Parts: sequence; structure tokens; C-alpha cells
Amino acid sequence: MQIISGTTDFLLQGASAVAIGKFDGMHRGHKALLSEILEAKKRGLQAVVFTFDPPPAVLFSGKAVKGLTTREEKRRLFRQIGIDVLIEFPLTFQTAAISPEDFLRVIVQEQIRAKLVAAGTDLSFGDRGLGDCKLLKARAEAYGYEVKIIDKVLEDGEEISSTRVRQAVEAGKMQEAARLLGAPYAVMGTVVHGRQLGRTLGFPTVNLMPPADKLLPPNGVYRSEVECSSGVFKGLTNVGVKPTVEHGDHPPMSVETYIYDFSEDIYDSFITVRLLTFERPEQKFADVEELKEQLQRDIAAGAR
Ligand SMILES: Cc1cc2nc3c(=O)[nH]c(=O)nc-3n(C[C@H](O)[C@H](O)[C@H](O)COP(=O)(O)O)c2cc1C
Ligand SMILES: Nc1ncnc2c1ncn2[C@@H]1O[C@H](COP(=O)(O)OP(=O)(O)O)[C@@H](O)[C@H]1O
Repeated sequence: MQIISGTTDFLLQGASAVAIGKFDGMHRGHKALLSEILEAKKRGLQAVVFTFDPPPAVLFSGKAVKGLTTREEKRRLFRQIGIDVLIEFPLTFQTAAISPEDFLRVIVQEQIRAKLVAAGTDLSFGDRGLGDCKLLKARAEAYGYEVKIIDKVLEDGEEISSTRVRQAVEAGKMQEAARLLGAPYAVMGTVVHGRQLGRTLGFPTVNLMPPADKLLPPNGVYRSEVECSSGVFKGLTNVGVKPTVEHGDHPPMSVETYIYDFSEDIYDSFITVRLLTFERPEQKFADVEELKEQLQRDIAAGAR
């Protein structure tokens, strides 16, 4: 997969089917959108994803808004499903101010060479977000592209949206999040070294240090599933700051997992941790001995 990042000055080689969106969470609605452009590969079009980096909410709020899917996670997911080109369009006050007409003529028609454009009903592009599905369709004939607008996927009569998934994750409702996403909420990353205390406690844990803009559920213990190069394993994950062993004012957030029936060294490898159910909040114990006893209980309970 080719990644175009940090520049608005690109030119794709062949004819494209492009999906435009934020893809935060990669939920069932996003998957429906992506399947349209993957389908178009059969007609000889290259599958292109056009997304904004940073997401509009981050640029316009001026705040560090946390998202469900980090840049790195999106790259992995798009590559996995067979996207040919990922455009991470650099969003600045300047690039966001392009007129909706120019966005379609210059970016979609000339640079992306789109023959098919797929987007959700809430598509918004160009100056003040004034470009929408109506304008996209109105220019279809002139610019020679076909338009596929994907209706919102419904769940319990309600539209699936990144906002709904974020609310579920923030509340620790992982099963609800999984229903909306069509897959469990995941944290991906490279296994880093910790204090190596885990093994002395009898429970080694794989540590991930997600970037600060990754939305995490409440600090606590979760039943989980770990995917690494040797397969998929059952796990028990602590999301939080490890208050018993970490000190200081701002200990970093970590996602660390004990993997059942596993004894490989997987430092520096890329893994996916899927958080399945919330079990208990993270606690500060009086000492490491108490922590160890609780870990033993957690791991025995998690095995069932
Ligand atoms: C299932 C599980 C539950 C945990 N719960 C807590 C907790 O409630 N409080 C806490 O301070 N640390 C908790 N931890 C984190 C431990 O403090 C940590 O695994 C241990 O200190 C090893 O750290 P290391 O990876 O740096 O070697 C938990 C870890 C796991 C795997
Ligand atoms: N069952 C297991 N669960 C988690 N990690 C394991 C397991 N068996 C072996 N390991 C390896 O041990 C490392 C964790 O050991 P640990 O003592 O907790 O050190 P650290 O503090 O560096 O995470 C993991 O990164 C992994 O490579």
C-alpha cells in the first residue's frame, strides 16, 4: 500500500475508486464504505482511501481530541484489507479552506483520477465544510465519476457512529462497543520493555504504550484477546498507570496483558489487544505482595 502523507501535491497514476472519510473506529458503516471501493478493484480501479490528518475535530477545536483509531492503526487496517493507496491529507487552516468546487475538480478529479467516489451521507469537505453529497453528485457527470453514498448502518434502530462507539468505550461498555464496531475494540502497537517486574511476580505481561491521542476505556482490568504473529491467545489486560508500582505525577498510560498458556519472547513485535469485557477498576495496593495476590485471583477468575 502506498501512503501519501504530509503533502497536498500528489498525483495518482491510474483510475481510482476513492472512499472519503474519517474512519475513526473502523465501524460497520466504514466497512460498508470500504467494501464499495474494494469491489471496484474487480473493474480495474485502484482502491484509494482519502482521509484527513489530523481529523477535522482536532484542527478546529484546537484541542487534543482522542480518537478510536490512531494513524498507525488505520495504516495497518487499510493495508490488511487490500487498500492500494492511502491519502492522509494534511489538514491545516489553509488546506481546509479550499473551495468545495476546487476540492472536487482539483483533488478528486485531477489528482485522484476518481471514477468512483464513495462516502457517507454526512460527507463534508472544503471551506467551512460546505461541500456535501449533493454537490458531489451534482458534479458527477461533468467530472466523469460515479457516486456511491452509503446510508448509515443501523443498530437497534439507531445510527452507528464513531460518537456512539466512543461513548461506549468511555463507559467501559466493551460488548456494546464491539456490537457497534462489528469487532472488539482494539489497541495495536509494538511490545515495549517494562520494569521486568511481571516475571518476578510470576506473571509476565506484554506492554503497549499507546499514543496520547488513543481513546482508552476506564482504567481497569479487562478480559482480552491478543493477536501476535504466532496466533490468537486469551489474555487479561490492565489498562492504566499501575499505581502500585509507578510513582510520580503523570505516570504514562499502559496497556499490559498477561497471556494465558504462552511463553514466547515477543518484545518489539507488533500485536493487537482486543478488549472484551471490563472486570474491575485498577486499584492502588499497599504493596507488591498484595498486588500479586490480587493478580493471582484475577488470572484464576479470567481463566474461567
Ligand atoms: C491482570 C492485571 C491486573 C493488574 N491490576 C493492577 C492494579 O489493580 N493495580 C496496579 O497498580 N497494577 C495492576 N497491574 C499492573 C502490575 O502492577 C504490573 O503488571 C506489574 O507491576 C509488572 O510491571 P512490569 O510490566 O513493568 O514488569 C495489573 C496487571 C495485570 C496483568
Ligand atoms: N504468558 C506471557 N504473557 C505475557 N508476556 C509473556 C508471556 N510469556 C512470555 N512473555 C514475554 O515476557 C515479556 C514480559 O515480561 P515482564 O517480566 O512482564 O517484563 P516487562 O516489564 O518488560 O514487560 C513480554 O513482553 C513477552 O515478550
